[in-house]
Amino acid sequence: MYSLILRERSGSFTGSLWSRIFSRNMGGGPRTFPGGLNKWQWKRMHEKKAREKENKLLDQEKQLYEARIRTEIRAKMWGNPDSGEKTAKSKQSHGPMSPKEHIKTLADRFMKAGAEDLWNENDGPMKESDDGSGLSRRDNGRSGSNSIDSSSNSSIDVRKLVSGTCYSMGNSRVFDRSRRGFSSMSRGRFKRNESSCDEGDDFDAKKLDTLSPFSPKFAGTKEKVKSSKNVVGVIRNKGLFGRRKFRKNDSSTEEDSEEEGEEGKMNVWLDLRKMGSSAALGNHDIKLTKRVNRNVTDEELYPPLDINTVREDLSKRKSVDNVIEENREPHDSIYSGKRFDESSISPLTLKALSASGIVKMTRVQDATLSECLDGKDALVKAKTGTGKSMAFLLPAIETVLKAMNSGNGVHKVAPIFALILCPTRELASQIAAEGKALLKYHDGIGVQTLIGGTRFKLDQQRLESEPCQILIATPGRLLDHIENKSGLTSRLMALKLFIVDEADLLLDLGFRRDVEKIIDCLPRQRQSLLFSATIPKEVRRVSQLVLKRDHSYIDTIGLGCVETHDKVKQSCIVAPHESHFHLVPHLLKEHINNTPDYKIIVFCSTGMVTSLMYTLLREMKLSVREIHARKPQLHRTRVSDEFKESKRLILVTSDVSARGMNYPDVTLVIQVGIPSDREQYIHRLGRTGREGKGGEGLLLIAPWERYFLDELKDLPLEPIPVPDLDSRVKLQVDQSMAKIDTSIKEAAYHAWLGYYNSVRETGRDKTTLAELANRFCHSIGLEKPPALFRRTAVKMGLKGISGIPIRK
Ligand SMILES: Nc1ncnc2c1ncn2[C@@H]1O[C@H](COP(=O)(O)OP(=O)(O)OP(=O)(O)O)[C@@H](O)[C@H]1O
Repeated sequence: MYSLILRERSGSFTGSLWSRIFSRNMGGGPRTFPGGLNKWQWKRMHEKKAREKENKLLDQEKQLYEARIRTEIRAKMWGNPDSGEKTAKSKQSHGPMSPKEHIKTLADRFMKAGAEDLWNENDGPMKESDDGSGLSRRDNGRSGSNSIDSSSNSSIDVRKLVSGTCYSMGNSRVFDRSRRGFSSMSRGRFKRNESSCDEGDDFDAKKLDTLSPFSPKFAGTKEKVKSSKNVVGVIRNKGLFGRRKFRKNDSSTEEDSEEEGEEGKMNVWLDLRKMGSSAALGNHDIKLTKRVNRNVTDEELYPPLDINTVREDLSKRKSVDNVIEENREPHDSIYSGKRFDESSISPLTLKALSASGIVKMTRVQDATLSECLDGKDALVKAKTGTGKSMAFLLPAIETVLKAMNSGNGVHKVAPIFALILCPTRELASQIAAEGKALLKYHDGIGVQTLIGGTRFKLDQQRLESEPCQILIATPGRLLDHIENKSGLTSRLMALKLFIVDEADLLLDLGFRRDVEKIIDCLPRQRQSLLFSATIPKEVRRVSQLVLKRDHSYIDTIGLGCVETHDKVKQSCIVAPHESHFHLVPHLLKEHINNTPDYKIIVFCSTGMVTSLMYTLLREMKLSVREIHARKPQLHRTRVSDEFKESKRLILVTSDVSARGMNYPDVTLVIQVGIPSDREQYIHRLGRTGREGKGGEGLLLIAPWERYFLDELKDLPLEPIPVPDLDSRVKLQVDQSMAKIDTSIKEAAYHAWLGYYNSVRETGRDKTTLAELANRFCHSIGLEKPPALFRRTAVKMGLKGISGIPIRK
């Protein structure tokens, strides 16, 4: 099912007109109203009238809708080409087939998504069965087919009756049409209100079984009728069905009433139709009574159709159904089925999209595009690797096009119309590359990046010499430019759209102050969009820093749904910290042996631990690269690009690669040690299983880090036993570790200590932390822990803690 889209509009409450009128009247206004009513009586009278009017309209809508449902059921039962017998019979006589126009008119008026909104609580509760069919199944054996029982209260969800999958109910068939956007309704509380049908307590099984006079069941045996009783029991609803009795005849069925003879079949069918309608429609059948005048001949009502025309119509409908079915995306697909050319994005962008082979929207793109193009503020949550970057780049491009065409094009300085903020340099470059690809056919529109690790002056020159209507920046470098009065501030005064990617991270304490300073330099009249795969509650609160009060919250994951991908297998190994440097190479080798085109990312807690892990794996002759913040930008960019393109490569990295990085076809993500929080776990894991593909995630933690699993308890994380270490691998690790320079190990020890000291749970008990750090120290081949600078020890609260040596 289309994933849930939750939209909230804060501050969108508007008081009723009446309350506003009366609040205005509170001090003065007339005291009496026509008819001697006081103002409250007057108000209530009008409210009641409005309610009645609304209900009347709703009833009319329902009748139309139900008529449509009836028609569908009739058409389905009549036109089932599978039933040879039916077809044969149908040749003999032209039954009351619904004309195409009738369906079409109703469809045009009422077959639209959201029709379910027309049903209110007065229509009874919506009932879901275990199997989601809306019908609870019972006693298969007895009926010989899927018998359906409504359980105790005998109510049935008519929505499900007309809804898609074909349920076998004896020989009668019930179609589930939910896939076409049909709304459904519970009829549990419907009252019968039809004058043309006899009222009664019981509904004869035969009636359901013989809904079509041409059905083989129509002249079925008693056994068949009996078997269908199970079915009928379901829809027995006191007062809903007439107590008509049917006498079976070889060729026709008769009613107990005077209707007999040649017209028997047709009349019975008409009555059955009405009865069926009654079953389906409750009090709304009043409409049917009015419409089907008994004095009017059936021929007049439903002119007989040539069976070939009917067949043709039905086959056309079927081919349309097939097209819909073919275009439908599977439940777990990241695509929505909607195409970009159905949206209002510019033809040149469409051209660029199709040049990249991109045709269909992903669900997040479908859910956000129109909202974003309408200029609304939005906070958007969607799973990792589902195309969020494109979801905000497309509106950014449209904003630029609009601004350039709007005649505000005369600016003293070259304006920047869209600013995209993201946390890391690699991510900024990646988004810029995607933006450039989308702008392939747009002349004169440029995307540029402002990221750390490059020369400030060069940035300035580039910004001045090349077009830049879309700027993608990391907060630190952008602030540098703003504070150094490089002329950027004035260019930003024309800003129309401000986007924050990985919003939860950028609005978190570490970045928030920078972001606040940046916002201060932006015009207040702008559109803002926040995107992330994780949006914790605190972030929703602080999102008001950036967004307007009436922003939309678009959550394509859905409340209570798992934030990770089903196709990504997640496991966890709990093993003593000392064994981690042995276990990682073992796990890598195992995966490499099983996955010829492997591509693995190993996340370590800090840059220096990353460096140590990388050095070890390199010593072991594995095909490995490293990226972390301590590496020069040129190296980071080169390795990042290389890893994007290649296969059979391991990337050891810190959290600089955790967010947004789109490395295609990563087969395994290993996280060594606990991540900083649940969100970071999800983002790291999200480097695999992108674009709806499969993948594997492994979390390797020490026993004392187990508490963290509580934060992941809603994720499908499976504990797996510690693997038996291959003695050869163990020896190889020991030998390789021995070769590594002590300075790398010491730096890793200090970084490790710093990281776990900053984690609230482990940083609380400094003595235990020192003990654990010492164990880590031994596991990497250091005999004793290297000393800390006094100032650092004081800062970390580790001064005077036993096991923490301080430099003299
Ligand atoms: N409609 C689409 N059709 C095909 N591929 C798409 C579509 N939209 C995006 N992609 C591709 O999907 C990949 C992942 O997209 P992207 O990096 O934007 O995901 P994301 O949701 O931002 O992930 P993260 O949460 O990790 O930042 C990219 O290679 C992108 O080009």
